[in-house]
Amino acid sequence: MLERLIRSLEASPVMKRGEYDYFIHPITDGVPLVEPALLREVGCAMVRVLDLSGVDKIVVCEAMGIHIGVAFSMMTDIPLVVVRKRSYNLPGEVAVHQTTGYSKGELYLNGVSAGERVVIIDDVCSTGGTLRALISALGQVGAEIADICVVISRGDADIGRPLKTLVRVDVSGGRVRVVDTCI
Ligand SMILES: O=P(O)(O)OC[C@H]1O[C@H](OP(=O)(O)OP(=O)(O)O)[C@H](O)[C@@H]1O
Ligand code: HPA
Repeated sequence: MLERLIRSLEASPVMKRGEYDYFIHPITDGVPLVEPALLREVGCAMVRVLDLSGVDKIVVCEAMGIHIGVAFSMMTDIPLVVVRKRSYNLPGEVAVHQTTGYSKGELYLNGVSAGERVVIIDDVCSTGGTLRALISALGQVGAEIADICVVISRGDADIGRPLKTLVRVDVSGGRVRVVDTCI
């Protein structure tokens, strides 16, 4: 059922960000454009894969978790929390450090309370730095993480918890190859 995702990933251009081989794809970058059918394919696959029992909130990270999170929230009717890269200084806001393969920054979590059950979804897991930061922030507020799913994994990052992935890719020689799919 992931034909559009697989086909489009294997056609992705790869560019250098420093030493990092960065693939460019509609789901991970929003460019050149996001086809509704691709977004639906990804959303439907996530609905099939994720454990949503008793889940209060969906947690995504700015920026490239947002379009996936919106699609998923509209399909499941579960509210969406966007972890931002700037502070709002609201009471209870939690700040954590994020490191990726090509960037460093701060993430700010608002809108999740102790005891709430959440799922985390994101576009990519590469070094795992972003997911580890989100897990840490949710731990600090006392939320329960029911499940975690990314659209694409590259590499074998350890995030300290089980991670569900729609497609696993290898990025080498200037190309993206899909090596595994979950459904
Ligand atoms: O596993 P990692 O090494 O952490 O990489 C994955 C993260 O990298 C990208 O986010 P980025 O912070 O580049 O921002 P963007 O979503 O605004 O593109 C992507 O959206 C993931 O959240
Ligand atoms: O190679 C990538 N492409 C798009 N987004 C990403 N986030 C981490 N790595 C990548």
